[in-house]
Formats: sequence, C-alpha cells, structure tokens
Amino acid sequence: MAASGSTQPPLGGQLLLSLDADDLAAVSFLDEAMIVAILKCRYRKKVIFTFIGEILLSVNPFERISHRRKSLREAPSRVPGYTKPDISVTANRVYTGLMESKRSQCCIFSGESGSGKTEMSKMFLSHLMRRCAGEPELESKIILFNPLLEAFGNAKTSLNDNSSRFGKFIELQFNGTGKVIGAKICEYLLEKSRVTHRSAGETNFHIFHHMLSTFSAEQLKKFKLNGVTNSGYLADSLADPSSERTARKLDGLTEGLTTIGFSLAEQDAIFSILAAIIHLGCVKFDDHPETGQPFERSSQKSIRNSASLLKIDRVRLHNQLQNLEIYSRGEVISRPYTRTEAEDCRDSISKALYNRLFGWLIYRINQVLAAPKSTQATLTVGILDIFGFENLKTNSFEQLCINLANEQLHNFFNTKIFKQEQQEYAEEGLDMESIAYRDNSDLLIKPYHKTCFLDRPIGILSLIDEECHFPQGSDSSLVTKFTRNFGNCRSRFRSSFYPVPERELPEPSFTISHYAGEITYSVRGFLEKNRDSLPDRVVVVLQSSTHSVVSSLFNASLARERARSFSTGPRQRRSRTPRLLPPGLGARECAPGCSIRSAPGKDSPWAFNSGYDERAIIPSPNSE
Ligand SMILES: Nc1ncnc2c1ncn2[C@@H]1O[C@H](COP(=O)(O)OP(=O)(O)OP(=O)(O)O)[C@@H](O)[C@H]1O
Repeated sequence: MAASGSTQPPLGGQLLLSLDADDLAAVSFLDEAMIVAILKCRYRKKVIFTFIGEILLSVNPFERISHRRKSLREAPSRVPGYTKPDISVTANRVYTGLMESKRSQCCIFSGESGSGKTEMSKMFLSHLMRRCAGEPELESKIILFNPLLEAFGNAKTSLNDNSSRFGKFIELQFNGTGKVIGAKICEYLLEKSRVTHRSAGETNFHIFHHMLSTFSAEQLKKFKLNGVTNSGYLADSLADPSSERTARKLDGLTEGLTTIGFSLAEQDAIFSILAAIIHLGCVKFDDHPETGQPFERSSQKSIRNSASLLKIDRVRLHNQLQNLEIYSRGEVISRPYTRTEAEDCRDSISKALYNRLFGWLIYRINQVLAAPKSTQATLTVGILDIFGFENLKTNSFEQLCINLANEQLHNFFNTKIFKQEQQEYAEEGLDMESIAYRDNSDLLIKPYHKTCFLDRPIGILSLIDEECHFPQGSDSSLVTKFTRNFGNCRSRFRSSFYPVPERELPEPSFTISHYAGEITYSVRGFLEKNRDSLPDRVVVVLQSSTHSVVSSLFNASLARERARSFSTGPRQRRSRTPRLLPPGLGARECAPGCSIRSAPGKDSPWAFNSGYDERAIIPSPNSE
C-alpha cells in the first residue's frame, strides 16, 4: 500500500487512537510503518481483521480463533449500524449489495503464498451460504467440493503445507429472490509439472499420499499399489512427515466423491488413472537405447501395471515410451529415444493424464452443481482465490506464471482502488492530494503502447513461445533475447521492470522487478516446460483405451466441449491475448500466452500455449 500525504508522524494521542483502528481508511496519517504497527497491535489482541474501506485485511493467525466471539460478541459496537471487521461482515455486505443493487458481485482473495487466502475464501463461502437460503442438498455439495479440490490441487511447498497449486474462480448463481440455485468452478493454471518434478522439501499432490496411506489392503491390491514404495514421482514426498498427516485429513474423501455424485465406476476410473501415474513414475531407463532395451528390468512390471490400469495395449505403451514415431509423407518414421527423451515422454504422459483428470473432475463437479434447467440464474457472486506471490530459493517457469498472474490482480486493485477513485474525485471537482503508488501497467498490457512486458511480439511470454519454435533455441539464448530487448537502453522495449545484473550470474537467469520485490528466475528448463508437447502417437494410444473415462480425456471434440463449459459469461471475441482472469477482472489487460483450459494434444504445464493452436509464429524484429 502506498503512502500518501505528509511524512510527519502524527501527535502521540492520535497515534494511540489510530493503533486500535478498525478501519485504516479512517486513520488520518497512514504509511507503511503505521499500517504494520496497527496490524501488530490488533494481532496481539487476537484481532486478525481490519477494514480498509471496503477491503477486509486479514492476518493469518496460524491458530483457530473464534472470530465472531473476539470481534463481535466481546466487543459489541455502541454505534448503531457500525460493525467490527469480520469475514462474516464482508459476506453480509456482498449479499446485501447483491440484493439491493441487483448487480452481480465479486470477491477477490489476494496475498502471498501461505497468507490464508484459501482458508478465508472457505469461511466467506460458508458465511454466504448461511446468509442466503438455498437447497440444503446443494449447499452441502458446494461445501463438500472444497476438500475434493484441495486433495487434487494442493500440495506442500516450502511456504505452505497446504498450498493451492491452481487458481480457482467459484461462481455462485442466485435466482431473483436471492436463493442460491447452482454453482460453477473455473480452474486456472494447474501446476501439473509437480506430478513429475518439484523442489526439495516439497511434496506431490495430496491425493497420491492419501491413496498410499489410507487405502485398505483390498484397495491397494485393486489398484496394483501393493509394494509401491518411496520411489519415482513420490520419492521424498512419502517420507515427508507432513504427508501422512495431510493424507489422513482427507479421510472421507471417497464418501465425499459419492455424495457429490461420482458413480463407483467413475471413482474407480479416477483412482486407476492416479495409480497408473504412480506406476509410470517407476519406469526407469537405461543409458543405452541402441541395445533395443532401454528400460531397466524392473520397469517392465510398472509398464504392465500402467497399461492394465489405463486399459491400453501394453506393447503399444511400451513402444511409445521407447521410440519416437513421426508421420512423414504417408510413412511412419521411427527412431529410439535417448534416455532423456524417453524420460520426457514418460513425464509428458503423466502430466497430461493428471491435468486432464483434474479438468474432468471439475467438469463433473460443475455438472453436479449446475442450476436446474428449469431455473434461471439472474445474479452471481464470484469468489477468486488464486495461488499467492512466490519467491522461492529457486524460481522457475511456474513461479513466473504465478507471479505474473498476481501482477495482474495487483493491477486490477490499482485500477479499482487508486485510478478510478482519483478519476471520480477529479470529475466531481473534489480537491484531493494525489496518491503516489507504483503502477505496474507497463509490466502488463498498456493499450496503444508497444513497450509492455507481456505484449506481442516482444513480450516476456511471446519471446518464450518464439524461442520454443527455433531449432537452435536454448535457455541461454532466451535470456540473451530478453536482455537484448528489455535490458538494452537503446532498445525501444527497454523496461524498468527488467533490471540488468551488474555481473553475469552463474546460470542463465533473469530478474523481474515485481510489485512485491525483485525476483530472479532460473531459466533452466523454461523452453521444455513451455513446449511440453505430447507426441501425437501417444494421444492415439490413450484414445484407444477401453476405459471410457481415459479415452474421453483424450477425445478432442469432448475436450473442446468441456473447455467451453468452463467459460464464464458470454463467449468473447478470440484475441491474441487469452484471458488469465475471469471476465470483469481486467480481461482487457490480461496476460498473453495464458488461457483457461489446455487444448487437446497441446498440453503445457500451465495450460500455456493452449490459446495458440492455430497461431502463426510472429517474426520478431530482433529475431535471428
Ligand atoms: N483464519 C485462519 N485460522 C487459522 N489458521 C489459518 C487461517 N488462515 C490460514 N491458516 C493457516 O495457514 C495455512 C495457510 O493458509 P492458506 O492455505 O489459506 O494460504 P494461501 O494464502 O491460500 O496459500 P497459497 O497461495 O499457497 O495457496 C493454513 O493451512 C492454516 O494452517
């Protein structure tokens, strides 16, 4: 939050008064130090909520606090109509706003990773559900889908034991009388690369641990998981003491699936796909593919189990993991993979399976939560909870995507809170001190200016895309290109958000000056992560599965239909800058290169690229 006005501290009496302020907007002197002092003072009294006008600021207490008792009952307000800050108050305001203005509302949860966004969004949802009368059955389903999404979309990171590895937008649908009649979920940028790789001290998605630590002997046998140990994709993950704790918390997940409406056959399909991924992770390759036997001996069993769980032909899966097959002039040309290529192919299959399974789960949840056809939703309340800003020991492609999405949200806040307010004041002729704040528009999309970080053809994401198409493109050539365009003072694309390091860093990397601080990204693997192609022949093999759920995950027209069902609001004009955030949240300024769903055969770790199936490569003025 930017400071404004005088830099002189206020009088002591005023300061004391301000330190207990329920609403920071009412404090006459406010700077960063003052905000921290107020929040600290309140936190010591176990008061975690503070208003800033319409915004509710919450400090993570890392312990259960009865918010209502502390903030409402123990300290009832003597001023009529005045309410102490609380998440229930915000939920109430949203609902009242919805009913009085008859206009749809939206609530955004924003903050660093681990700051408590997901917990708050769950509280907000349950307060809102309590406030509006709806079908009790629908309500319990809406409350139940959260643990399910957390099981599949959350994992332990170095910042948070239960970190959301995807963004979610929940849209509650209301009829004209204010009754909730349905809900819809959109997911953004699932971090599917976590299935196969993650940093030290982090774990795979909770669901894998849940299966291995809570399944009965019978279930383990059914999914061929007997004897699966700490190896492959779960290496280190299972040994983590928090894994079992989290897995146990998911007790009752299977019952949850049933209550939400997944048939037993569908539940079997879900666990079969997950078990197949675990087995794929155990497939190891030799260094000598030319011998015709690139697999380690023990891998044969893992391939057999995987093929059987996915209901595909074992020999065909074996071949796909071993050889690259390309169609050229009506012929199939085949050559053995090198070890690295074979590992990449195995990992692409696993990531594609997990990503599409996650998309399918949300599609099915949406079917269950959809408003009945006979009713008409006239109003909606949107709840946006995306992964928070991340600065890890090593920041990679995933962190770049997460942080750019957060820049987007920050830009929305800036526009809403500062720009529009100041504009309104100016239009009404009101005299006010202009508020200094750091505008990050240059980092995103700035209409009519070609000097934006995320623009096309010269923008951070478009240059990554472009480099992926050059046969000689490498991680280091990517950094060279970034520096030539954004770090060179003679370049018209020079950006203040791209500080050039004074000395060369040990590995190819670049730094971005984000609103939350400077972050250095290691580019190792950037191009591969962005490409993340799934060989066409692999798709054909997976489509041939006799398991209807598996084959449908790779069916192009079904996937398109599902992708359409995720879109919120009316279909938008296809643009070269697909949406990163839901409509209404700065759709115009959204980041290029991102879209909501990945398209068939175009899997990328963050569903990047997916909007660009039909794109032509735009030659950059500076390209080789
Ligand atoms: N209101 C709260 N009361 C008690 N504990 C909380 C509260 N909010 C958060 N926590 C604790 O902090 C942890 C992190 O919170 P949460 O997962 O909501 O953070 P987040 O901002 O959504 O993080 P990420 O961006 O990584 O998903 C929770 O697992 C919980 O232990």
